[in-house]
Formats: sequence, structure tokens, C-alpha cells
Amino acid sequence: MEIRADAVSVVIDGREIVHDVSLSCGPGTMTALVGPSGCGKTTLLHCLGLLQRPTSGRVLVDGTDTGGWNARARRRFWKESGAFVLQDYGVLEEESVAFNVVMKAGVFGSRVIGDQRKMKAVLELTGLTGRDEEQAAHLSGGEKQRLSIARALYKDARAVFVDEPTASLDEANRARVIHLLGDLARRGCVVIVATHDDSMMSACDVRYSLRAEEGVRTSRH
Ligand SMILES: Nc1ncnc2c1ncn2[C@@H]1O[C@H](COP(=O)(O)OP(=O)(O)OP(=O)(O)O)[C@@H](O)[C@H]1O
Repeated sequence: MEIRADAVSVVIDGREIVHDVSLSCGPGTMTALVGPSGCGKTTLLHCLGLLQRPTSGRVLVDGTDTGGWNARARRRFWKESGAFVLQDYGVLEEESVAFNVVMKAGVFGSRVIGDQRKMKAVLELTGLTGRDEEQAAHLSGGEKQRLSIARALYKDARAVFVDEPTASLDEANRARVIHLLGDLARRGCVVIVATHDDSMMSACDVRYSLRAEEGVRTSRH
């Protein structure tokens, strides 16, 4: 899958948060969105993941302009192709680890349906073996990050959008998360990561720098 930004700008309350970004992220690559705090990395990531509409410019998925996509088309993209590893978002705290991976439960009771073998395999890959029945709220921050990655692996996501995946992790977990994201790219996924972390950046094939002043530019509109 290819995700492309074509002259994307975002203006919020008269402030231009993202200024005229054009970039292309292809299958099997990992792209880092880098720059100082507040320069618009997360905002751009949300635009690329169709969570937020740019004020101007276009986001294209496999060459198709998503500007005209309605809520249903965006939901289909998230359901069928996209996965998010975002801070403080995405993990259903009240649900079990297994449910968070598979995202499907039986009609009666809380039995998790889906491919159990695959679910266990991705939990093993992400270092969460044996934690299936545990409530997700009990996981640490780093474990929740890995749980989101397990979900992306389980659904064979074709595009993964990641926000500061290593921010609060120790060295060992940071290396593990970077390796797992690399695995997704090696499987052919397009991986886009907003990050400050040098080791995360150096694991990426492409770096896109947003400049500090872009975050404070005031729109003339
Ligand atoms: N919905 C919003 N309303 C008002 N301001 C916003 C909104 N979203 C983002 N901003 C502002 O846009 C700027 C860029 O935010 P963003 O989170 O994209 O930056 P970032 O580069 O990811 O920062 P960090 O590295 O600190 O996470 C910030 O000044 C932020 O306050």
C-alpha cells in the first residue's frame, strides 16, 4: 500500500500547524516523521492515517484521493488495511488482551473468536505469551504499545501509523518495539512513525523533517 501526502497543510484556529507537506510512503518501508516538539508530527500522522482531514492538499491511498471519502470509506480503510499504535489511545482497557488482538467476540458471553493460533503466535512475537486472558488495563505502557503492534500483526495491516512508540520505554523494550515495527515493514507493510528517538529514526528507511517554525507559522487566511 502506498500513502502519499500532496501539499498537505493543516490550519487550526488561524495557526498553520502543518505547512505544505508532500511525501510518499511505499510498501515495505518505514518512514520517520521527525522534528522538534510541537512541529506537527502527530497532526501530520493523523492526516496520513485519515483520522484528520487536512485544511488543504490531498492524502492519497494507492493513488486514490481520499478527500472525497465519506465516513464509511474511511472506516473500511481502518478496518481492512490500517492499524494505529498511538499514545494513550486504541487499547480497550476493560477488555482482555486476546480481545484487543482479535477485536472480535462471540455473540454470547465474552468468548473471543477469530484465529486462536494466530492470536497466540502474535502474542509470542510481541513478548505477551500467556497474557491472553488478562485485562488490558493491567498492562504497562510498553506492554500496551506491544499489544497494539500485536493487533497490527494479527490483522495483517497494510499501513501502520505509529506515534512516539518508544517514548516511555526502557532500552530493552525500545529495541524490541523497533524490531517489531521493522518486522511489519519487512512483511510489506507501510509503516509511518512520528518520533524523537534516534534509534527509532535510524531504523527507518526515510526521514521527513518538519521544521520548528512550521508549528508556529500563522496563516494569512
Ligand atoms: N486540535 C488542536 N487544537 C489546537 N491546537 C492543536 C490541535 N492539534 C494540534 N495542535 C497544536 O499543533 C501543534 C503541533 O502539535 P502536534 O501534536 O502535531 O506536534 P508534535 O510535533 O507531534 O509534538 P510532540 O513531539 O510534542 O508530540 C501544537 O502546538 C499543538 O498544540
